[in-house]
Amino acid sequence: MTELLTAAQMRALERAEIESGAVTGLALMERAGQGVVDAIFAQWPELAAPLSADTEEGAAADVAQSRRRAMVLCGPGNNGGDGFVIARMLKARGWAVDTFLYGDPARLPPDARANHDRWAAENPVSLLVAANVQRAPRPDLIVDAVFGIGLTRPVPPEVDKALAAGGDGRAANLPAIRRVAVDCPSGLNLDTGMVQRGGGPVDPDFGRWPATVSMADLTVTFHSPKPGHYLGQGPALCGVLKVVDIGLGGDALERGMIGVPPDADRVRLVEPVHMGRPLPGRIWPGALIAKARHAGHKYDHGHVVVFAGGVGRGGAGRMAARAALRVGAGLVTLVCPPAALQENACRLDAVMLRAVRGPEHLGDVADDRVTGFVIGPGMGVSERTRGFVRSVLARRAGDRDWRDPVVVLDADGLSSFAADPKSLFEWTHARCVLTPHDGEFARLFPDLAPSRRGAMSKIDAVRAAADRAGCVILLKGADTVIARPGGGASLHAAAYDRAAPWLATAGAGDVLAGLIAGLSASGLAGDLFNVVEAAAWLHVEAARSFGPGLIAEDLTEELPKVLRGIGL
Ligand SMILES: NC(=O)C1=CN([C@@H]2O[C@H](COP(=O)(O)OP(=O)(O)OC[C@H]3O[C@@H](n4cnc5c(N)ncnc54)[C@H](OP(=O)(O)O)[C@@H]3O)[C@@H](O)[C@H]2O)[C@@H](O)CC1
Ligand SMILES: Nc1ncnc2c1ncn2[C@@H]1O[C@H](COP(=O)(O)OP(=O)(O)O)[C@@H](O)[C@H]1O
Ligand SMILES: [K+]
Repeated sequence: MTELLTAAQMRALERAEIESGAVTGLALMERAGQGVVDAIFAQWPELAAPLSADTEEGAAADVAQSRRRAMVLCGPGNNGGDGFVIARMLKARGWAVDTFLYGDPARLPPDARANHDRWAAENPVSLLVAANVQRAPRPDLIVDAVFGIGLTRPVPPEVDKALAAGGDGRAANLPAIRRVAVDCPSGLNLDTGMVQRGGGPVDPDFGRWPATVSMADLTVTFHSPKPGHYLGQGPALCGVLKVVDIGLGGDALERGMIGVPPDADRVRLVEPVHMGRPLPGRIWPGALIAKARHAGHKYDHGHVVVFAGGVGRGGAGRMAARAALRVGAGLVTLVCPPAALQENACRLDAVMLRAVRGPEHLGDVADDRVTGFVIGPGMGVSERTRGFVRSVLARRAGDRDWRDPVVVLDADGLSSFAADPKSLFEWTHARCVLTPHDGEFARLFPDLAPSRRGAMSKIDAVRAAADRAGCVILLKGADTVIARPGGGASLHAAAYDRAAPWLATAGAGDVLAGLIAGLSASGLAGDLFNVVEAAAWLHVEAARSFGPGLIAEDLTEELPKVLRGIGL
């Protein structure tokens, strides 16, 4: 798993390395600039050659022979300092480079100042305003080095306009302009993945984004990715994300911790990667799939009970049940109101079926050997649902907490408590997993919803929610955040080369609830938090494996292929 560092953690790491005498800030800046330049030529090898009329691009540009040209937009901090290093390195490769600076050179921090002065001794630096940018010759490459991890407020309107003035390279009949962002497209907050608004009017052509951030084709960040590269608007704005090593040693402990929950103050990206290298799937997530250990009979792999809705509302429960069974639960029983028994009987074979009248009859259909419940999908918001939730949560194994049945609470099982979330949190315990989408999350934790939490990141919001509920919370989305009480958190990103837009389909969440229960209900299951991470990963793998046209039912049927693919 790759550790994601906040701006403060990145700064602390840099400071510690510099104070230890292992490296100077200037050397780090040089390596950062070099890393960006290397990434540019790796991404666009064609830029290594001069623009010539012999190439398609050159012919379009109507030039006989020309030097490649870059526009480097620099800001008032060290991100701008990286920009001046990049300008110098591109010039050394024969490029024509136009540089622009926002702010007063005399107020640049020392390392940035040194690189500015070195560049400015031989080259002009223009003020970063739209008019100057527009007047400059059309470049092959725009380097956005205005703001990085030091962004503290919305981008000022004049910088906004200047960032947009460079053109997006998509104009017809003109050669492409590639945009590379240093650390991040300026304006993106790397802790939250949000664009800090207030910098200018919303441009209708940009849809839900204000015209404050120019999307990058390539974003190059240093040492470790940051949460904002994966959260919220980050993936849509960053283009391709490249992480370059700048020789900051740092604490590799978290990266080594495969199979244990994250430390309280750390966040990790859920992926089969160990110390920066790909990890064979049979080690992760394979080690968290109990049946892969070739041991046990069906009762060792748990009995999951899934609640279904009434007549005509059973699909969600059936999909969750089938997912739980496919991913490895030994037995799965669907329980439904008596009126829906016939409908469900027509649709189920391997999944067992029982009718239950009300919460007081739960004991008739679920004995003490039930190790997992899924409750909520399709059930409807009602006192009946609340009653079932309470009776399921009351099932405890005395003082042996680790033997409490796992309870996956989703959909209406959550929304039924919107009027009084506290009455739910009195019952939730450490073996519960709440799997809300944004709307359900806002109903249970209104003060932590995006509209109310201000500058707090989605990660910190889910951490606070997990503390309040005393259980694991998985907040869904392309940026799924998982947190447990005490601060441990991870981020599962269906982004970049793991994008899974086809998952935005009705019922996909029901399948996820079933996967979590099916993996965690086994008597041989590992730590609950780790199992939830694995379920989130398998869910997206199934979507990616199936691809376009996916509907929720396909996820479960694709699972055997995914499990085989990871070497089980
Ligand atoms: N840390 C590392 O390990 C390494 C870091 N490196 C590089 O350094 C970058 C971080 O540098 P950084 O800390 O100087 O922050 P940066 O993003 O340049 O911005 C700070 C400046 O912007 C200003 N400012 C902020 N918001 C503003 C706004 N809306 N509108 C106007 N002004 C605003 C802010 O002003 P202030 O808030 O202080 O008034 C301050 O002057 C990092 O992203 C990476 O590229 C690499 O060289 C190698 C290793
Ligand atoms: N654009 C997307 N990219 C990746 N995953 C997504 C995307 N949109 C939704 N998902 C995932 O699909 C599932 C949808 O669940 P949910 O909103 O509960 O839908 P439903 O209630 O219809 O099952 C979640 O696991 C969520 O993370
Ligand atoms: K930047």
